[in-house]
Amino acid sequence: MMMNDMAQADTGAAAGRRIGEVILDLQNISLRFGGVKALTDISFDVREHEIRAIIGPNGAGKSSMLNVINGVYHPQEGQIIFRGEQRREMEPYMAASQGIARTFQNIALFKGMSVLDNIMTGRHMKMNAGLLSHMLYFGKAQKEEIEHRKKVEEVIDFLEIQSIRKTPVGRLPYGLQKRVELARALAAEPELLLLDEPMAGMNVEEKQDMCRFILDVNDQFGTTIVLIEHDMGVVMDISDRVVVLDYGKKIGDGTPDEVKSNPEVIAAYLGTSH
Ligand SMILES: Nc1ncnc2c1ncn2[C@@H]1O[C@H](COP(=O)(O)OP(=O)(O)OP(=O)(O)O)[C@@H](O)[C@H]1O
Repeated sequence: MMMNDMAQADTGAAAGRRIGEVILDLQNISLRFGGVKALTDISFDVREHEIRAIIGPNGAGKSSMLNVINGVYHPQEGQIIFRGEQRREMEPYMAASQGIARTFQNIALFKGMSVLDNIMTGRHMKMNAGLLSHMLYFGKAQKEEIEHRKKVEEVIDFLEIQSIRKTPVGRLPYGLQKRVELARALAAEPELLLLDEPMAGMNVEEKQDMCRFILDVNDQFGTTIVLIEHDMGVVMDISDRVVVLDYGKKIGDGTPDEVKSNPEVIAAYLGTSH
């Protein structure tokens, strides 16, 4: 759903949550860094509109998996099929232009820039007018800039951050910085949103807010979400399906209930103090 459909988001909510076809299919992915096997023969898929979690102990390969999906890492083996197209050698800019956005484990924002300007950077892939036109701010660039600003303001309203739109990001508390990072990813109007530990370091209230926003994004825009999260309560609450990694291997895959009762998962992960 496009951002300008936000006004009709309520009516589209039911459609947004209807889980559809497989849009991302990861087949037999193996990734090595020298002698370190980060991922070994991992296969799983992601269906349109679903919330898919990747869990596992530290070093299990979760972030590497996200980096494979958005083209930062190139696996030595395996295939990635996104919307029916094979894309093994995909680069990050290609992922972005094909509708994949992500947030990072450690916030990656421009701390000295305002919230608004940071979110504007999320529109970068959608800007058509040349840089010179933008610098000189005339004609096509001016029209485009107004359109981008409109989308960004819609995201700001949606994530309820109107009151901090002019504040430099570095001055905000951690939980709000995470929300701004989500806003920047949403500004790109992604079809597939990759969230790397969106709730890490947050207090209970901030976590509840972030959960609500993730569910709202999924519900109202129909955005497919793949997320890494350590908080088991959150994962089991908001995910449709969960894939479990351990030492770079897949040891579980299914609904939260299936995963919770999988003995291998309990032994490797849920039984630890993680
Ligand atoms: N760029 C890299 N160069 C070398 N080794 C790497 C690189 N990225 C990841 N690894 C290694 O791959 C393995 C998986 O790491 P990864 O960060 O994907 O795990 P993770 O499950 O996300 O861990 P965490 O929960 O601690 O973030 C680890 O052994 C890690 O040291």
